[in-house]
Parts: sequence; structure tokens; C-alpha cells
Amino acid sequence: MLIGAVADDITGATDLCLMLSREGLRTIQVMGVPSLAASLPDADAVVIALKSRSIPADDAVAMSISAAHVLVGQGAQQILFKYCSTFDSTDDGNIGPVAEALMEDMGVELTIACPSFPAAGRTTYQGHLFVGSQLLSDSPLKDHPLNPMHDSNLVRVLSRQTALPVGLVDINTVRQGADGVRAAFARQHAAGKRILILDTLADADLRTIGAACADMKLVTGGSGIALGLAANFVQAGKVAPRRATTRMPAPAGRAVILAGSCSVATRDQIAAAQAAGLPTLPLDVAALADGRQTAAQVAEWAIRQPETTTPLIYSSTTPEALQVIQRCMGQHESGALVEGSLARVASLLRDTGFRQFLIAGGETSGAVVASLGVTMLEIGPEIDPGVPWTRSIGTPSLALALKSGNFGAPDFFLKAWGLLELEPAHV
Ligand SMILES: Nc1ncnc2c1ncn2[C@@H]1O[C@H](COP(=O)(O)OP(=O)(O)O)[C@@H](O)[C@H]1O
Ligand SMILES: O=C(O)[C@@H](O)C(=O)COP(=O)(O)O
Repeated sequence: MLIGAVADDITGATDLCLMLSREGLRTIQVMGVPSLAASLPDADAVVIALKSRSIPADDAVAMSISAAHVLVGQGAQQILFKYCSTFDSTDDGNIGPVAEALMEDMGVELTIACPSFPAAGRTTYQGHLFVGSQLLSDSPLKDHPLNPMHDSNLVRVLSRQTALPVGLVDINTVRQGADGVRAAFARQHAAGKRILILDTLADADLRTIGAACADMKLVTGGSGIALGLAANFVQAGKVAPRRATTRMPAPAGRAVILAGSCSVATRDQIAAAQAAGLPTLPLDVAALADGRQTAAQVAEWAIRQPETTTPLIYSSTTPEALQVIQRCMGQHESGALVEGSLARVASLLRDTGFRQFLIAGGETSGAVVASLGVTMLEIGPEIDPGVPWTRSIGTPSLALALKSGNFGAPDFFLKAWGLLELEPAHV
């Protein structure tokens, strides 16, 4: 194993797997922390997907350390802690506490924190994270249901989450090339800094940073950083060349879309699906809470739709409506109710022959995939930047597209299916 990664949510893990496999690494995604004795499939990169982004920091630390131990135990040459390209976290964590704990556990003096993902519009300038042309704190992430982002200055954000001194390597230094970045690492370390935010405006910057981090045992960042990290191993001749896939064989069976993300991108995708005539059903959180709407009824509705169409079930709503729900029911309580309901709907649909699932939302995907009993994923073709089709390893085989809430073009729910080649049904 060349790269072993610990991802703090499941869509983030899939995004990272896509990046690694596009760079030529045979990559497998594993759900949850496997036992130390588990034999993982032979792969250049293994990404362990946790659901640790929005849980108490102590739990996230414990899980992440266990995951890293498994990866190191299986020979991983470099550990990557993957979090969101929009630095999703709160002042309590979990990026700072997990990074700090991994550094201590691995005896690492200096690491980087580089969330940038220019292909998805996430760039960093003077330590400030941008989403497209907006500062993070002006972007739709300010209204995230679990971790609203109100500060774009990542040095400040991370410094509130860790006692370790945080420094900045600015774009002028990054543009000096890998040697210049390595020299900046040495200067910042000598000045007492332990975690460095890196300015990044383009993929070329990520490749420079990756080259500068070739000897770092622990790197932290978004999926973008994998561009350069993977390239180090490819250039060193440690990876057998492979061709990227453009289509994926998919098990025969019905398809469904489950959306639990309230992001603007997902709400636009729902609107496009509705405009195209897909049957859609909104979840009613108050009705779910008092039993007027149940997962069984929702699943029944999907089963009743014509087999030639793809039903879409969603809880996604506007920031204003979400505020009302969260005020009445609590932020985590309402989130858990929605996640649990979508997860239950998914398992009921699987039991009646649904085999292709498109899930929108990271936390949502974590809950759904757990309820489907999926433990490992192979990575298929890219649908849009950061989102591949995947196929579960095990029975029943399922085709899964796990979409970060914020990712994908407006027609994502319509075009994704075109990349699947349905296998003949088993008799
Ligand atoms: N209508 C709703 N009311 C309350 N919480 C909701 C509602 N819709 C979604 N949520 C919760 O919001 C969170 C969205 O997070 P996630 O699935 O990670 O999406 P994203 O990828 O956009 O971050 C989940 O916990 C989900 O259950
Ligand atoms: O880095 C990213 O933006 C994604 O890989 C990611 O982590 C997505 O998280 P969600 O938006 O919660 O799906």
C-alpha cells in the first residue's frame, strides 16, 4: 500500500478515491475501521471512510487513530487525513483535534492543511478559502445544517481547533516550486509552526505542494492534495499504469435517488429533476417525528412508481425552513431523524430489488451505506468532479453514486445513469 487515507465522511472518501484512481492508483474504499487483523484487498491506495466529521472530537480522534493504525500496520507509506474542501468543522473540531492526535501518534513534527480543490472551485489565497468567487463565509456553506462556516481565514479557523501553532505558506512561495515550498516548511518549522495552511489557486499548485510533501509521513487536506501525492509514486515507478474507466457495469435492478443534503447545488439538481419529470417525494420532518409519515410509506411510494423512471426522495430544504425545523426539534436530533429515515427507506428498497442508488449528502450517504450493509467499494467512472460511480464489493452487488451535497452540475441526477451498463438480470 502506497497511500493510506482516513476520510472524515463517506462522500469525501469517494471523492478522494476518484482522485487517486484517476492518477493511476488502484484504489479501494473501506467503510469504517477494519480490525487490525483484517486483510485488505491488494491496492495502491486504501481509503477508510469514517463518519467522524460531526461527532464529538474525542470519538473522531479515537476512530481516526485506529484507522491510521490499520493502514500503517498494512504497510501504508504515507498517511493522508482527508476532510472537506470547504473545511467543514466547528470550533470544537474535528479537523484540528484529529490532525494533532495523528501527528502525536505518528511522531510527526510538521504537517500541512490543504483543503483546496480548484476543479470544484475551492481555492485558498492568503490563507482565505474561496468557494468559486465567494469567500467561504459568504458562500452557501454559511448555512450548512451541521457546521455553518462563518470565517474564511483558515489560519484563524484551525487555530481555534488546536493548540499547535498554525502557519501560512503563501501563493508567491508556492509558485517558487517544490524546493521553495520545502524551504518554507523548514523556515516555518524553525519559527515554531506545526501545521501549515497552503495557498493554492490551480492544480499546478497542488502538484508543486504534493512534490514538496513527498517525504512527509502525514499529510492533511482535501482530495485535491492527492493529485501531487499520487504523482510522487507514479513518477517513482511504483505504480503500474492503468486506464481510467469511462463506464461501469451495474447490477440489474431498479434505481432511486435519495437526497439529504440542503446545499444549493443539490436543491438545484432536485429542481432540474422535477423539471425533467422525475417523480419526487419530499420528506416531512415533523410528520416523520410523530409517525404521520413513515419510511415504509415512503418506500412504498417509490415501489409504486413506473419501473421505467427513477423516483427521487428528498429532505432538502431552504435555510429558512431548516432553521424552523432545527429550532423546534434540535439540530442534531432532526438531522439524525432524516438520516435514519432515508437509511431505512434505502434498505427497504434494496430488499425489493433496487440495485442502483444515487445518494446526495455526506452524512446522508454514511447513514444509507451503513444501512445497506456495504463494507467496501470499487471506484468507477467520474460523473462530475469529485463524484464517481462506485460498486459495492459483496452481496448483493449495488451501484452507488455518493454525491457530496455541494458537488455536481444541475443535471447530475439525470445524466449519471448514462455511465452505467446494465448487466443481464440473474435468473
Ligand atoms: N429537512 C431537514 N431538516 C433537518 N435536517 C435535515 C433536513 N434535510 C437534511 N437534514 C440534515 O442535514 C445534514 C446534511 O448533511 P449532509 O448529508 O452531509 O449533506 P452535505 O453533503 O450537503 O453536507 C444531514 O444530517 C441531514 O440529515
Ligand atoms: O472535499 C469535499 O468537498 C468533499 O469530498 C466532501 O468532503 C464532501 O462532504 P459533504 O459536502 O458533506 O458531502
